[in-house]
Amino acid sequence: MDIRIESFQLRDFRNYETFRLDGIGPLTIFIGPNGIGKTNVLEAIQLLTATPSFRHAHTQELIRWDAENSLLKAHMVSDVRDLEIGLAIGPTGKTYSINGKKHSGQDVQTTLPSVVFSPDDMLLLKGSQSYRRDELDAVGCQLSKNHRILKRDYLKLMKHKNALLKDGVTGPYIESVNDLIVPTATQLYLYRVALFKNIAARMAEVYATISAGGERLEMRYIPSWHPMEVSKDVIEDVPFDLGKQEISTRLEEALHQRAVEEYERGRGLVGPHADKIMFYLNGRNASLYGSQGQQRSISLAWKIAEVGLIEEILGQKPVLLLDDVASELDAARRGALVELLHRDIQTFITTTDIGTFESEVVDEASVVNMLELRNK
Ligand SMILES: Nc1ncnc2c1ncn2[C@@H]1O[C@H](COP(=O)(O)OP(=O)(O)OP(=O)(O)O)[C@@H](O)[C@H]1O
Repeated sequence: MDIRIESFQLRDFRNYETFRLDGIGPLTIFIGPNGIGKTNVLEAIQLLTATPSFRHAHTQELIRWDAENSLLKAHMVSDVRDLEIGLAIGPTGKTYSINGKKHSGQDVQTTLPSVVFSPDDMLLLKGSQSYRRDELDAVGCQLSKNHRILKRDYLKLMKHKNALLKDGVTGPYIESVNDLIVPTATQLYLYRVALFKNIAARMAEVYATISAGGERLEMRYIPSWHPMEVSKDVIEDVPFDLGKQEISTRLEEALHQRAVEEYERGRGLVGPHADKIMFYLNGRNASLYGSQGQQRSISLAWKIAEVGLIEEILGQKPVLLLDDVASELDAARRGALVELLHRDIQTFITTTDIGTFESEVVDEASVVNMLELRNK
């Protein structure tokens, strides 16, 4: 029943005047030297699933230099559906279509979700807390319209509050904005925590497989209203299973307690935009103490968990896009990836070196040599 990409074509996208791939199977490996355009193809596929570019690119950057607009098309099929997804990219933005009729990106997003794993995913461990929150929200937004709406509404309210604080507004006016913020912040927290619990449990399992049970991965979601200073080094317990009423009371209290600090600093300090996500290996902060390989395994576990979560909640396997990651993984972690591929997830991989893949993977794949294609 799962929908999958049967073919796609690009016109004036990134470095491609035209690019076309037909008869796409479960596993495609794009091989070629640096800079040939492998990642550009993955980016195009991701855009056709209507998730924002993992490179966070502006519209203009997507259009081939010297061209005025780009056109992307994918033919997606399942046992019961046959869809042509179109994406026109112009100077003013993106327009999606399904079978020739204009549709919102959200309509397209629910057709075929996607999960990308790229070298940038190391930022999950090494990057800022806002990167982690955004990653969690990105999963939530793919899975639930409510999550999308809550996030959008919360950001709008915080923008308003921060503008007022910046202008030196204090007292009852800020309190009345807080009254508007608390219900949305509480809901967003609840959505995030439910998602977080699910993803953390899956990640712990995946990580145990990757590290052959040698290390224990645990995670914590620490709300900004948590009253105690949380250690940066070792794991601590943070209240998790609080009811809606209790959460909004704690938020209100924290907003009240830190009001003067917010006035002085000219920005909101309490709310989901300031919550933290922490990763621990055997009880120690993995961002501070984890090795490169351990950190990479955690980010890989996140992606594998995300695939399972999407499959469970949406009842549709996502398409998996792996950008140049095989070379950065050791044999055990590559093994975990192969395990994932065997679960019949349509997968696209880029690599500069086909030798990084075991022959059993290459034998099953359709290998696209980008250099040969360019020189044709
Ligand atoms: N809007 C654009 N118009 C034309 N060319 C572009 C545009 N954006 C990027 N490029 C070109 O695309 C190429 C990079 O493509 P891409 O990132 O897909 O390479 P890659 O094969 O993944 O390389 P690597 O192995 O180094 O990651 C560069 O040569 C760049 O100049």
